[in-house]
Amino acid sequence: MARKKGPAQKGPAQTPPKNAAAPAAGEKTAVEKTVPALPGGTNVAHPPTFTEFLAKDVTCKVGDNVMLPPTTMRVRPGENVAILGENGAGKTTFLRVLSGNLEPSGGTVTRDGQPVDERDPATRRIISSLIGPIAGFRDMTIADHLILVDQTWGGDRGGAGDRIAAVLNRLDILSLANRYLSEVSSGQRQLAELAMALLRPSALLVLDEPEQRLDAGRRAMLAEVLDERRKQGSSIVWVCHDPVMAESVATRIEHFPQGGRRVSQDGSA
Ligand SMILES: Nc1ncnc2c1ncn2[C@@H]1O[C@H](COP(=O)(O)OP(=O)(O)OP(=O)(O)O)[C@@H](O)[C@H]1O
Repeated sequence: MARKKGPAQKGPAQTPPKNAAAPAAGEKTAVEKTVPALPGGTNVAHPPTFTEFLAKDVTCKVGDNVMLPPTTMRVRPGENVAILGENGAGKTTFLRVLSGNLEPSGGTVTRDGQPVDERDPATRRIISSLIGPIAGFRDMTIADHLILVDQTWGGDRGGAGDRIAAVLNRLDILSLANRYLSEVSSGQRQLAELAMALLRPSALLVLDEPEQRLDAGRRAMLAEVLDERRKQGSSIVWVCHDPVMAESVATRIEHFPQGGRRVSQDGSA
């Protein structure tokens, strides 16, 4: 199909036309006028915060197939909520609904009374999620991906190297920084994707089975990292198939039974 002709095909958007007047001090450049404001940054004066996420009676159906039976859960700052349950119980579907990636068939998800939608910059500023594998770029190294994430989320250029080295070092994959995603093992790739989710600022981490493909030692390391993150002020909601790991680090465990209505154990919903 022929692509519509437009300004984007005429050359790099950053190149101002010859003789174009430079923007006056304080005036937005052409790119800044076109590209929406970044959702957040590591160098913002006020880090992202929230008072509560509330998923109320959320359900998902496709035809007669119930992907998620009515579920209610409240998440507050500083909580680490681990969700356990059998295959097919709707755990991943719930994470997608909670993070505004999937619209529920019924019920609501709100953050401090506002609807949660991942396309909304206010939501993107608060939630960092890793639900399913990321596609990635074939010709970009792990470090390149991390630079992209860091700069997209407003990190200052000068500090990017240190931030990226720190997260890679914490996950014990600094030596893989210059590898391509296709050149690492499945467990190493899991850690690289976790690095991307951890690098950007957020107040709520939403992770689907982050322990998958990790050996026992690296699961223990991940538990420590999640605990550090919570102590730094972030909440975490994650699905886990390792009850021992969940017990070791979660402040609350939610069991998703097959079928049946679920109400958060915190009793407040
Ligand atoms: N796109 C889809 N269309 C229809 N049904 C789906 C779809 N995706 C998932 N399901 C169904 O929804 C239900 C919940 O799936 P979900 O992936 O949320 O389960 P889960 O608890 O995360 O399972 P697991 O532990 O195996 O990852 C399952 O019965 C699944 O077959």
